[in-house]
Amino acid sequence: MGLSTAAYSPAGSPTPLGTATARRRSVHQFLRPRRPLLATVRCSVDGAAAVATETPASRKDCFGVFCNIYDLKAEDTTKSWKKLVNIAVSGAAGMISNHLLFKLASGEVFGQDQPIALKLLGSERSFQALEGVAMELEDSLYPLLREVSIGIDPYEVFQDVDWALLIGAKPRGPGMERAALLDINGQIFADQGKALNAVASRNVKVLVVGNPCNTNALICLKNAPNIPAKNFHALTRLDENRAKCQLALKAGVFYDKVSNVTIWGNHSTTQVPDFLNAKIDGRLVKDVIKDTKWLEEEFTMTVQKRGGVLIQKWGRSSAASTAVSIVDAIRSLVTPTPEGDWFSSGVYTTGNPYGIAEDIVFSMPCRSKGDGDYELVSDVLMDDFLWERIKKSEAELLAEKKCVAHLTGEGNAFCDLPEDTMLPGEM
Ligand SMILES: NC(=O)C1=CN([C@@H]2O[C@H](COP(=O)(O)OP(=O)(O)OC[C@H]3O[C@@H](n4cnc5c(N)ncnc54)[C@H](OP(=O)(O)O)[C@@H]3O)[C@@H](O)[C@H]2O)C=CC1
Ligand SMILES: O=C([O-])CC(=O)C(=O)O
Repeated sequence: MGLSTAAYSPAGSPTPLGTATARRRSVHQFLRPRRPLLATVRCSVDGAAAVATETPASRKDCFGVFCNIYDLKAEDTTKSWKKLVNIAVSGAAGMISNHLLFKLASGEVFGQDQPIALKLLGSERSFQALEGVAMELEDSLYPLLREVSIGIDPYEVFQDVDWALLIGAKPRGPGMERAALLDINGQIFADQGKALNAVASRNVKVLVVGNPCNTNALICLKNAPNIPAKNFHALTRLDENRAKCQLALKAGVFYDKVSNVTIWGNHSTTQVPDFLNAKIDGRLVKDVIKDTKWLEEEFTMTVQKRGGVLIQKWGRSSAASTAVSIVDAIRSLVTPTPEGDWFSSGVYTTGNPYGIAEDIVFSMPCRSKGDGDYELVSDVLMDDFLWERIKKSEAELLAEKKCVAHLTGEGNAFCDLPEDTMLPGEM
């Protein structure tokens, strides 16, 4: 029996609940106080006329090759290119971005016929590093990378962006209160939500990576009322990938055989890696891995604590695998989900078919037609084990929401987090 619109009630046994006329790559430096901007030159990849009107003096502010103007009329490869996609990345001088930006520029995320513009958001302290990042992008000679901008003002960097990948956030330091982290990072996402609301594309897709990512995504969407709440995601794809890896390891199969893995809830140790619905080679995991104790205890805890264990070993949080999971998360939205499968994303709960509290950002199973949008999967199994843990993660997110009420426009904040609330890195 499918669980389509009704909430789950615990019961016992599982119930299915342009040709371009010219190309210009530029690095615009968005600083306050603003430097004189370059004369406006737009590249065209969809056949629209492009104008090259730069004065030689303006070129002083460019980064070498990004200032050059190329005539691509004769280049066959660009004739089938799609319209330019504008992608903003915050925390662009950080570790995750250092892996991600090069994947975006290579075409492995949006496709080999998709030119992109990268708009890198940093801060005054990271501005020189941002210039270094732009230099590395320049030296990589990516054909699809048409423009690079760097800046520290989200109202300028987010102008007309189609995607906003919000990575920049302070990680929690030793002795720091959770509430303080929510408060400091929360303010970043309130400010960035307002900026997106003011200047981004009305259909911008926003992926929040900076922790605590679920509640930061909630803050961001609450501050961007003119952008559909459905367009906001919190990254839980890394957790899904970690779960797939553990199941493959236990079953002795390559991880491409593992499908239908949902991470429910918060990107924290209360997250629920769902082995009830997961499949290995098309069969339910429980029919392949008979060791229920391992699934309920070791598997679940390993996935929940994977981030923290990695920090203990490496001394810093996952960066490369996080960038890979961001790629996976975006590709899941811009390519059709394989028949029968789904992917996990932290999305806005209002209207969810499972009975999870409304008005929070909760990781749930999603499917996409590949148009950037998604729908929630309603045909899932639910049992008491899964539901009890989902409720615990829900309680944690409801408590986090109260902590940031002052940032979501819902009155005074009151912070009383459950005891076991923690980020993956703090064990
Ligand atoms: N959801 C997930 O699965 C995962 C999330 N994360 C989270 O992603 C975020 C970024 O990680 P990573 O790239 O490794 O981190 P880094 O420390 O390498 O970079 C983070 C960037 O955040 C920016 N930042 C913004 N505000 C602050 C602040 N108040 N204090 C310090 N830095 C700030 C800084 O850039 P600038 O100065 O330019 O603003 C900094 O370069 C972290 O919050 C981390 O917890 C990490 C792994 C997985
Ligand atoms: O806690 C962190 O900053 C790292 C993190 O989210 C993870 O590895 O899952």
